[in-house]
Amino acid sequence: MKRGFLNGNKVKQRALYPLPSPNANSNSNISTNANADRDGANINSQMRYTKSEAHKTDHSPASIVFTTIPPRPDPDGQSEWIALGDAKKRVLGVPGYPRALPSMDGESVAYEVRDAGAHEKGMGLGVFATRDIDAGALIFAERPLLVIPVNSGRLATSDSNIENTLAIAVGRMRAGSRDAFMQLANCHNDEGPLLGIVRTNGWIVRELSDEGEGTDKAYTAICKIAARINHSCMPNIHARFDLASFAFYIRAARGIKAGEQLFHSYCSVNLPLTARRAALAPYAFTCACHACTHASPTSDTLRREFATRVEAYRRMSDAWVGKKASKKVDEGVVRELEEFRKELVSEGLDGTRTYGVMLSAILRLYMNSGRIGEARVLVEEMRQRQRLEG
Ligand SMILES: C[S@@+](CC[C@H](N)C(=O)[O-])C[C@H]1O[C@@H](n2cnc3c(N)ncnc32)[C@H](O)[C@@H]1O
Repeated sequence: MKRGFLNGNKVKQRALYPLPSPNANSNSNISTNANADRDGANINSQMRYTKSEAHKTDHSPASIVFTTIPPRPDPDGQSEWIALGDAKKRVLGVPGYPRALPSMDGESVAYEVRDAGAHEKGMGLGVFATRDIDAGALIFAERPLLVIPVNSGRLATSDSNIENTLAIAVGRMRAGSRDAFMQLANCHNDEGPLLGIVRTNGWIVRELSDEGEGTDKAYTAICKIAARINHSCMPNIHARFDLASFAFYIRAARGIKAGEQLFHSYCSVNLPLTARRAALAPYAFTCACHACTHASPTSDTLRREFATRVEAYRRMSDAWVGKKASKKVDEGVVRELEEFRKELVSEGLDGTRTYGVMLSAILRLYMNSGRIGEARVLVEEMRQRQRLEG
């Protein structure tokens, strides 16, 4: 899951939105009919706020809606959401909404948040496995504290700035959530205490936008626990947002040992070192993961090309099974794919979806060449990884 933050569309600090002071714990919607589908600078300054029933969903396409999901206090927590237009209607219409977060089936808690310590100097807090975790297993599920549009222009008007808009949403949080939010790391304090937290900790929620993350309708989410997960270019977790429970599901992308730190990648893993460094610059640290400290022209090429190469293997492997398999795969091809798999593992790319595709290509090859034992081992690995999609 790529991280995301507001495009710092700075607007001069001015008076707070002309709103009745936002109620903490309020479970109603506050919406404005501002001309908010325009660029921030052009938003009509005469914003009119209306308070409406928490279950109202027929907001006009131009509305900005401050809402709480789910609307009533919930053991799994509540998210404050600044939703655009009819986005809320879409979520409430998702089959199964509002789904409870999964219970961990009596399993002990698999993670802890603690100081990353001297070993991982300068990282601050991090999230660590407290027991061995199998690939694909759920580590935790979490409803975000706050979800807001990625495009900050949406949240600014000539009467108010982004910081003030965020203050409304944060002000609506329950005290415990608000405290947790305010304690999160902020490497952009110059941009404002709230916007800085958003920019440091936001995760793109692709699943919430029906138009993709590059559009105006994409959202970013700030979580209490997931926000403590540090970056590595060799990520070992996989995050997926489930609309019905309005929550992130964090799973092990490969087997994780007790005591290991959980990592996800704040930038695309397909990038060479210099591009990764550039993408990470806004987070104010230099990544010192194994892939960065051992980067070379070879590893840069691998990162740039592995997705294309795996796709080519996948297409090729189609001919290796079933009726299409007119002949046995050459031993050299078997070795080539096995070697490539090893390269992906040592570069730390075995936590990616693409690696799963690579496994299926190799499986086809094992089946073609009658390597039943090796095929069985691979099937088991793929079975575990399948949970990453669930
Ligand atoms: C989303 S926060 C992660 C949690 C944070 N460490 C904390 O204490 O809350 C992002 C910030 O953590 C730190 N960080 C994350 N990954 C890091 C890494 N690989 N090396 C050093 N610092 C890192 C940076 O300060 C970054 O701005």
